[in-house]
Amino acid sequence: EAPPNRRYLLYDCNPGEGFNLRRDVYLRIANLLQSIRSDKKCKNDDWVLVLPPWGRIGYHWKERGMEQSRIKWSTFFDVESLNKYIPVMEYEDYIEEVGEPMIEEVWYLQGYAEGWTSGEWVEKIHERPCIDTLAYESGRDGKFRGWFWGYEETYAKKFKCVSVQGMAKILVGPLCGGNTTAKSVMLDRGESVLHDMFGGINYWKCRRSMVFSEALRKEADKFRMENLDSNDEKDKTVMPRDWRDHKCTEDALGGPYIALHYRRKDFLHVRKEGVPSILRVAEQLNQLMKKYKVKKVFVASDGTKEEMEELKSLVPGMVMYTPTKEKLKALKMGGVAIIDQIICSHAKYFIGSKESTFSFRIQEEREIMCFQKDTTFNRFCGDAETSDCEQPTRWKIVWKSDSEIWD
Ligand SMILES: C[C@@H]1O[C@H](OP(=O)(O)OP(=O)(O)OC[C@H]2O[C@@H](n3cnc4c(=O)[nH]c(N)nc43)[C@H](O)[C@@H]2O)[C@@H](O)[C@H](O)[C@@H]1O
Repeated sequence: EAPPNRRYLLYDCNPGEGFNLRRDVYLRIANLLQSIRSDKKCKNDDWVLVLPPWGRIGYHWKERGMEQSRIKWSTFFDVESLNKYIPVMEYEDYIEEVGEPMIEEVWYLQGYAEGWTSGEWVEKIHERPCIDTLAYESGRDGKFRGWFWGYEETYAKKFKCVSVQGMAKILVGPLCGGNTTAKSVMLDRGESVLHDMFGGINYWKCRRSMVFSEALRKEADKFRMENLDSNDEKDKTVMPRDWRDHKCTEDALGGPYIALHYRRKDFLHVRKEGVPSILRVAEQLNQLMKKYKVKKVFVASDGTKEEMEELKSLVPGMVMYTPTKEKLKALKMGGVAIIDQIICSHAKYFIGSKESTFSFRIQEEREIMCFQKDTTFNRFCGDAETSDCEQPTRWKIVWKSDSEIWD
């Protein structure tokens, strides 16, 4: 039974956004919910965030014969840990609580048709006519239908387009004041709003709450133990059950291997200059293995089987996580991606791919686990770049805000 003052915030992203950018959008919307809950105007409402089921992610998750929609967050994340930051619930629990697959209002976030007129960036938000072709259509019954994560019965009662330019917080006023009394509001194109404070205290608190599901952590740990002689005690990466109890008291050591996230596929075209050739990668991996005195290198990649075989022939110590067909079906693409990320994040030394959100999430994971920055913010240079090419930005973890000193 829901309390009578319960209100629900739902959201979704542009279908083209990949898995790891979506994880970033979660932080923005979760912190919006946090702001709503602490706003005086909303003090009588009990807002919760409804987690948008995973699936149909860009073209990345279109594996034949695999069910990849209506995936619960608990498949990938520990929902109890998320709940320690803000109240969240799965979409199916929402339907059950509300009693029907219905969302009162959908706000489709968009930019301004006229662009930036003043030439100056100002924060603003207005209800406006829709710019794009409508992603939602109303039938004769007056119900709006569109993509609701593969839940075909779901409909919305109202639909509107909202032009917005600003941080997520800009939505607090409209959601929690005069503009709507709807009990459930879904923000589509959630990626349209920016972080209130990228890399600030709430960014990191929320990020730390995104603990992976126990099943995935266990699977990754088993692989580390069996193939890489790595475990949390030895590696100094033991994490408390409750992420709120975690602090960095000493540096993490990591397992006796180095790890590489080698993004290929579309990056070979869209980020061409930043992707080193297999030959270059092999050379540098062999050097790094000597430098760090390890015999193994773990490689996570979306490259083809042939590409990885070629790399392996040049780097005999290379290890990959390759689940059987059966296992892949159970873990899904997202589960395998996370296992790859967990293994990469526990390495003694990590090298990522230029401008890949997949690599960024690994770097954050390592920040959370207290690795030295030099072991985390690295990438290989593309063949045509100079060997002192720009390295990834060091987004350092923040543990306390200034105001918290007074708490
Ligand atoms: C150019 C842009 O790049 C963005 O990618 P980028 O930030 O790397 O990172 P993601 O948004 O995670 O998208 C990459 C997808 O490719 C797969 N993938 C990539 N690397 C690996 C890996 O090492 N292991 C496993 N298991 N899977 C991997 C995975 O399914 C992931 O969801 C895309 O999200 C955008 O759609 C666009 O393509």
